Amino acid sequence: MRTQRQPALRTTGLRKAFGDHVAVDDVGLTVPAGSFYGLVGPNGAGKTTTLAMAVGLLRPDAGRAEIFGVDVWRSGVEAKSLVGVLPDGNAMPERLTGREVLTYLGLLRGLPPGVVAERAAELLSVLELDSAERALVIEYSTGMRKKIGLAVALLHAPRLLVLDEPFEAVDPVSAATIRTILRRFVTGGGSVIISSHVMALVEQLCDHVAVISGGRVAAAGPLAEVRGGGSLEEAFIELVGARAEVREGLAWLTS
Ligand SMILES: Nc1ncnc2c1ncn2[C@@H]1O[C@H](COP(=O)(O)OP(=O)(O)OP(=O)(O)O)[C@@H](O)[C@H]1O
Repeated sequence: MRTQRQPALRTTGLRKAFGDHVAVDDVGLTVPAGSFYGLVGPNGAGKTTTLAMAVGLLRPDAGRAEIFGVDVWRSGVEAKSLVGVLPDGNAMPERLTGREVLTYLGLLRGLPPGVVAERAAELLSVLELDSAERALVIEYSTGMRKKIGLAVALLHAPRLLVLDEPFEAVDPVSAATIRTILRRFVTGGGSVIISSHVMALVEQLCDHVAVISGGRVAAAGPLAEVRGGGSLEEAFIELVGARAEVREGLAWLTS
């Protein structure tokens, strides 16, 4: 089968400019099948833009993205059937309850109604959203929105999960549940890409990592290689560069 030996995701030469500002410049990433891949970088580095182009949500100015060898822009429907995405920000119908969102999007994915109902109930229960049964998504907290977004990403049992900051604003108990779900997904043969600002979490979960800085890949590969002899945080600061003016500025804060 074509997809079996291919990387879960391969991007080559991805580029995106917003006006004069080049947000992503020549980004090439290879995410091996079966890996748990972390994408880290400072605010505004281009992580969200890269992931959005990689999964077919944002058209690149140049470059390609393939999911298990399927071109995201030429064969969008096939590529999207292989991937579950938790995008940045609000990207779902808000005037529906969590269960209605899952039902609606599950049916749109072409899943049989019985399967959608069964999976929706299980996801809502495991992610502890069943108590919000009658609440509209617009009433959800930020963390609850992350969790329903994750449920949507998992619903069609994709082979690759691409999750933009899945742990942001999520309480510790839910975060532990999500970690368990994601680890189990990888153990079962799935592949996961997460972006995160929490280096300790990336070190704990991921076996591969890419550091993005200024829209470019500063380092990428197996976690042990990227962090060298030290911690990922040390490698990150080394690669990205600490800002001298912050160390020296804000003198007026000290009396
Ligand atoms: N729709 C847009 N219009 C204009 N500029 C944008 C747009 N989206 C992103 N940018 C710019 O592109 C750059 C990369 O943004 P992006 O959101 O990809 O960074 P990020 O690494 O995900 O940041 P963060 O860690 O803060 O979420 C930033 O300078 C941002 O201001």
